Amino acid sequence: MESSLLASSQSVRSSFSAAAAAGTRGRSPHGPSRVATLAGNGNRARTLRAGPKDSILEVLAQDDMLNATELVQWESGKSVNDIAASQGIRIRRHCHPTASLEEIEKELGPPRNILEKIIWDKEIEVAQGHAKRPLEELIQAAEKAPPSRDFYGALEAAYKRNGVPALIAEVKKASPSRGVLRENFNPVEIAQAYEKNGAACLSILTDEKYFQGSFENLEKVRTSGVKCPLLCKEFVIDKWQIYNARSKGADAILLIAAVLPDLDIKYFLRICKDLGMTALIEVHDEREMERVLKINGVKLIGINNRSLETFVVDTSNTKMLLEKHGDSIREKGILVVGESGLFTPDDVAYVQNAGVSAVLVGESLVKQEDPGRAIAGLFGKELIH
Ligand SMILES: O=P(O)(O)OC[C@@H](O)[C@@H](O)c1c[nH]c2ccccc12
Repeated sequence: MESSLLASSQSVRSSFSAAAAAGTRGRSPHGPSRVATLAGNGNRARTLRAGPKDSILEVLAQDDMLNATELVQWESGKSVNDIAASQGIRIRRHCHPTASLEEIEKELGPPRNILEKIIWDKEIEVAQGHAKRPLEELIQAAEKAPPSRDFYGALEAAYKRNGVPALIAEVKKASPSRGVLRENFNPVEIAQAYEKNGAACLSILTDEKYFQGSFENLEKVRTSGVKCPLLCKEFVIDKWQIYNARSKGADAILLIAAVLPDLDIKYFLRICKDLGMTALIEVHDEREMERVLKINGVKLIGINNRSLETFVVDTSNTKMLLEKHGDSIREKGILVVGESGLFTPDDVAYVQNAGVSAVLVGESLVKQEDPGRAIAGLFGKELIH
């Protein structure tokens, strides 16, 4: 059943592990011995077969981003959901973007939680996006877009300058957990107010169905004269979305570890590097943190205090994960962003003491009459640019 879903999937074909599963399920084009040779040979990339999947492998292997286990998994033709589950990922993919949600539910049962539901809808949305605007066209558009701004550098500089965590201020109209946060919502006005009051970077929600965001908002903010680097806040499952974000002016993109198997994270990181974008890799628990810390090239990790599966918010999550992993994070020069549920200077101080250098804040700013002025309230002082 699942294999036919996978085989007919257009949207997942451009995600790496999904491409692997869809293309090779059931029968490996290379045998295990070949995998062993590849894994044990410094020049392994060169011995790979030519072809789109293999060229991805080649690039990742050259960057020292592949390990033997991943090659074996890829070669064995496991399904996307099997690979994901083996990494502790609970969110399943339906891989059937032309089906209705009713048909999908017949296969898999109802979505287990809100995040899974969002991802199932996203698979359909991305397939429709592909049909409207082919990837090749978007790649060209992304190449022509004005160069990206240094998201990571802006956070680092702001932290040094202000002595409090750098602010990524979120342009957020609504969320599934809180409903509409601001009725009279003007994304450009909010973005300008954030910038004027010392935000280092901005986060623009682009998901329409659950967050009432849009790519139009992202474009509008980008062309309004705002200079802060912009994070495209999306549920990324396919590289098409990354090129789309860049073509609309995003400088950074969110990658959610609860949704993406390691190989997808690696592949998407590689695309971000090519596009000059920063990837903010979001984790929520121990297992995700451990997975992400094993991936080369990760520079920015966000710890979400909110579970996207249950909506429970707990700022001690940041503290707990940094107590355990702070040393290796510092060793690797990774910058950590504390995300969600921050309302007061005490909240900010708490996550700063835990070890974050930046915070991502939406609700507590956007709900106030003047979201710009709310920044000084959140930090207990004015931020300088
Ligand atoms: O509004 P808050 O609680 O300040 O949270 C902002 C941000 O962390 C949150 O919007 C967020 C974090 N990770 C996400 C992933 C998808 C959608 C939204 C999010």
